[in-house]
Amino acid sequence: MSIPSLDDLRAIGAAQQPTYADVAARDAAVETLRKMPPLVFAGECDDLRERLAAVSRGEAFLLQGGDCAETFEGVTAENVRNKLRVLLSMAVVLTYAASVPVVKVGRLAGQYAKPRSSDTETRDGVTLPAYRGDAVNGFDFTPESRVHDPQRLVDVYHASSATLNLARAFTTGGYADLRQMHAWNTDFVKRSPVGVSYERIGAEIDRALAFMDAIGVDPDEFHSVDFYSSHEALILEYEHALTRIDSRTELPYDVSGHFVWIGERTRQLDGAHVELLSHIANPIGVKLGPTTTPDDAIALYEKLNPERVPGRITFVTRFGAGKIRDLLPHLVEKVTAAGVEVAWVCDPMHGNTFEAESGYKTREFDDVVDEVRGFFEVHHSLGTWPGGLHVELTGDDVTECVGGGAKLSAADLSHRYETLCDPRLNREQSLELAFLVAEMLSK
Ligand SMILES: O=C[C@H](O)[C@H](O)COP(=O)(O)O
Ligand SMILES: C=C(OP(=O)(O)O)C(=O)O
Repeated sequence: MSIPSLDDLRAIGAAQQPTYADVAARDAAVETLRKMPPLVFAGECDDLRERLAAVSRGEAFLLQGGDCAETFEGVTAENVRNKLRVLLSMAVVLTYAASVPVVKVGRLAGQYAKPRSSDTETRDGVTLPAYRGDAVNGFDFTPESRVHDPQRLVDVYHASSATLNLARAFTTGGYADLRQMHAWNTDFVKRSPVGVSYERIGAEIDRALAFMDAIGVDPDEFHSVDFYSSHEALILEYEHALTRIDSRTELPYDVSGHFVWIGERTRQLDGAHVELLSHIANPIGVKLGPTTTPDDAIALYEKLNPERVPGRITFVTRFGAGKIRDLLPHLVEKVTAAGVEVAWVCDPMHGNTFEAESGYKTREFDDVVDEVRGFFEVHHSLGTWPGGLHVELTGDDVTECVGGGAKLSAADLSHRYETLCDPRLNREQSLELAFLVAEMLSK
């Protein structure tokens, strides 16, 4: 299978792309990237696709989470460990409380480019290009920093490589061992009600592990976890340069991440993003907002997966708590009736963003939970499988979303608001969400 050239894709037209003034520098960055080794292996992408096929069949649950926008500065051992820690803790809660295998995917090691509502940002009468993620420009509000710089694409590769290296070490080198689950959250269990629930599950797991040990199950079974990377495939230059032909299958894979998705703003059926991703063999996601018609979704599926490969397509719905119960049933019903089998996943973040009076972009924890509840209700009533959760979260104790057990208020937002784009759930809110979802799953 051949893939279209970058020029072909540009000619098709792509939304949300950087504008590089220096075309020679852009082409040089692409050439540099083309020579780089793969960040992930095609066989790993195949493994994930098979796991997502199990999600589509209702045999597993997807947990996908991480930063809204990763930053180069955030590539530290502590930061990556904290994100993994919260994802692993959530996965343990979901697996144990709901007895369902959980497929673990980070929004990590590549989530550096952001689609924006506006091309510009104005502060105190000064208008500059909007921040589009570290892949494109800098966050500082100066003309120099906001220039779209293609060298940043090469920096994304190195940052992703370092992050993946850490993630692989943490998930296979002992840190993720189930017997360590108490150690992941010792600081936290003492000061939070959700921490106490976590410890209770931990004690039950200890008993189960002791039992398995007694009957001779190999303890190494619990030593590591399978963990995958994902990001929005937004910048054509980057994704195209990292698309390679796999020597085993002779098929193109985007080796920038195991799973890549097409965003709500770039899912045009005749657009360059859908065209490029229709040629790669990775499992892919498509974000679907409240204006998506069943015909749109079915046409996207047909174009992206004409051979109907199981596990290839994940539909991530992000309707908002107020709309999901009205709009999702029609979509799921028609798509299912068309014989299309996908993993249905809920992103309860992107339809629930609002601006607090102080100007901070935020989300209400109760709205996030309500959208997930609506997602489960709709799937239960249709007899389809609520296949997963896609969340923006961080392992740190930030104050970006309001509500949750600690009852963060709008006044608290300024204490530790660190995201460069959209607000994320903090560690406590993430774990709280995992307990609530586990309850929904186990019903
Ligand atoms: O994360 C998603 C988008 O990039 C984000 O919601 C866009 O935010 P904006 O409306 O502030 O541009
Ligand atoms: C931009 C994003 O979401 P959406 O495409 O759903 O708006 C995102 O998940 O970062």
